[in-house]
Amino acid sequence: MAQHTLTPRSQTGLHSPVRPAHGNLAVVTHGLTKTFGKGADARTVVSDLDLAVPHGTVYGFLGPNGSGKSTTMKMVLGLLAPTRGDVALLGQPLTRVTRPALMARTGSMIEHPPGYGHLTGAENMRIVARMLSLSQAQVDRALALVRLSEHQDRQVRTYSLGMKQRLGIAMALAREPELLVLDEPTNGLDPAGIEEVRHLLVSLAGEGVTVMVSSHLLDEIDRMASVLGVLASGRLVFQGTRAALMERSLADLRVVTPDVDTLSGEEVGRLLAGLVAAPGEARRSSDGLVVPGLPADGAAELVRRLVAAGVAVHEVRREPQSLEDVFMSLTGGTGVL
Ligand SMILES: Nc1ncnc2c1ncn2[C@@H]1O[C@H](COP(=O)(O)OP(=O)(O)OP(=O)(O)O)[C@@H](O)[C@H]1O
Repeated sequence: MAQHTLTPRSQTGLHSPVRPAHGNLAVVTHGLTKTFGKGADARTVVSDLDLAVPHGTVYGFLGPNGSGKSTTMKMVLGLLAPTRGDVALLGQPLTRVTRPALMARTGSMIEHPPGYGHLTGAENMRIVARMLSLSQAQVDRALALVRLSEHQDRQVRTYSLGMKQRLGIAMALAREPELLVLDEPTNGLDPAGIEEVRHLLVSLAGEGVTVMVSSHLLDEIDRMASVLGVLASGRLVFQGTRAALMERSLADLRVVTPDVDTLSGEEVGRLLAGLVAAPGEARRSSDGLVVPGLPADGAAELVRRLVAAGVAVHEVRREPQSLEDVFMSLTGGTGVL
């Protein structure tokens, strides 16, 4: 993983030292597990997570609704005790003793945007500033970063959901954190709002802040995250770069043949027998057959069978595959996209 360095004059004005930790990892979990309830009612919603979030990156934590993202983030922040496993942040184990100092270096927004509706944005920020002993300059900078300066004297209950989300991000940012943990910060934002958050988080990562951000929408996170962790039913089904995720995918195989109309359903079934889990998923196109889930050796065998059956094979190629397709197959088709 590339070592990120801090640019002296940053775009956002935030400044945070990059400290080597766990081989350049800002968040590390081992076997992180959470079971709610006891006995017959026990339900494990997060199982054996080994997360590795590199310093200075935007780490996209993806998973369908209910897959355990919020539960995981709460454990990462020490808001919820794991049933099993451990967490290390910024190079130190997270314990009751280390937590206050680690949280002073960590900003977060979990589940709903915080803030009192009957107070103005500025008043809400003042509460945070008093709790964390922050300066007015830090508050002003955070509000400016999320473009709320000119709305700071309005009551928060008059804010749109997007503005409330941005105020929540400002609260998390005001302490100039080294680590930022944001649960679905783009929830409810319009495309322009999503673009703003994306730009902000990428800028922060560019100057060394580690950003762990969750979403159930691949689209929202794809263009900001350089590393992805994909959760499905409480299990980490993938962790790595976007490129590595694409490599994991098995793109559909397109067989171009003018003989497609002369092949009966039974013949297609025979050609694919034993090669794919469900031959019925192969479909006819105007120029041939499209076969999903066929690895390289299966593709070679299919070509042999086609030739042996006297089918004219004009071309065999892999279809382009979107990240959405990969995500859907990794999450068992339950991903919300
Ligand atoms: N305190 C709790 N007691 C019992 N079950 C819980 C508790 N908190 C969460 N759960 C369950 O754990 C599962 C995972 O929830 P979690 O909120 O972590 O998922 P998520 O991926 O963040 O989804 P969402 O985006 O919908 O919040 C859900 O089935 C939820 O109902």
